[in-house]
Amino acid sequence: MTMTVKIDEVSKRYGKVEAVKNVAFDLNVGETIALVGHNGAGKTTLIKLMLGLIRPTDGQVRVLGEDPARGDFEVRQRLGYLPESVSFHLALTGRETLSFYARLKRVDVSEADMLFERVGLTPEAADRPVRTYSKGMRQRLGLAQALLGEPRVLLLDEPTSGLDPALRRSFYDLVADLRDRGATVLLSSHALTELEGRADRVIIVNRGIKIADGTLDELRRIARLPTRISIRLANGRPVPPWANGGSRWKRNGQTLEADVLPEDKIALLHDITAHPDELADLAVAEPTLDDLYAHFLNGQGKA
Ligand SMILES: Nc1ncnc2c1ncn2[C@@H]1O[C@H](COP(=O)(O)OP(=O)(O)OP(=O)(O)O)[C@@H](O)[C@H]1O
Repeated sequence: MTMTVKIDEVSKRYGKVEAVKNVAFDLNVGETIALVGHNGAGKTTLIKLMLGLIRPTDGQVRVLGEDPARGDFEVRQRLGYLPESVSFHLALTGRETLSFYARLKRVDVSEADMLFERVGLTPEAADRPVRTYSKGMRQRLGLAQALLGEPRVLLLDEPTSGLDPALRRSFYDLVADLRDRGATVLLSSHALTELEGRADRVIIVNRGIKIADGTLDELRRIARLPTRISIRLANGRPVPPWANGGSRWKRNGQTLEADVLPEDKIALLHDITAHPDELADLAVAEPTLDDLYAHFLNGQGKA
């Protein structure tokens, strides 16, 4: 893997507040990373450090091999950023806004035109003043601005807030496309459910400290949270022997539920599926990102 961002034992203090404490991680080419944590956990501070807007109190930040705080144009040009609250000049049209940013990034203005299509803003919308835009349209314009110059590293702060479900889906399609083209995409978000299956890796921060870092599968292995297996018996079937006697199964209406540890899961599924005629339905629910987040935040595990 080729590294694009290196956070090397970084701390950042604002006066007495230690916003980031000894955090270390690398981000790689073609990786989508979710950066999650409560309000005030240090996510925006980490993003500002990667953007070079602030300098670390201790440690080193490298983006595309350079110190982003030095402000090298080549690095800034390959770095895209969507802030949490996008705010544009309301009197300018979308097209004028994007042309302005294209000039700042020294990107061909014709690329800006193509980006409208990519983020789903019609030519008619592009020629209207931003004042007339809905929150979702402003967010799309913000994303188009972040995509100028085909960035190698994209930092997106709460990118889907204000987007309806259809727009969220098309936004994540866009992120997948960027990742396939080799971009590193960092999503800072509270929307844990929608990040499942969309982020390759999750970094959890709490009070400035990194408390977990890995793929969902890796975090599940470390957390050893149980998988919930639910079955519904076929009409008139008695409770089968493998579900009898053990305290593992709980009845929930017509459904029997068991929480099993990772090492017992396959054996139990084997028992259950050995007699398919006994079953009307079977569901297996792995711990969600919400469950893992709560687990690591409760200090029960460290990754
Ligand atoms: N410029 C600043 N001066 C002083 N304290 C700051 C400054 N910026 C952030 N902080 C403090 O640093 C800590 C981390 O803040 P940060 O904005 O990085 O958190 P966050 O995870 O992005 O939160 P949110 O999800 O609310 O955006 C908080 O305690 C915050 O109050």
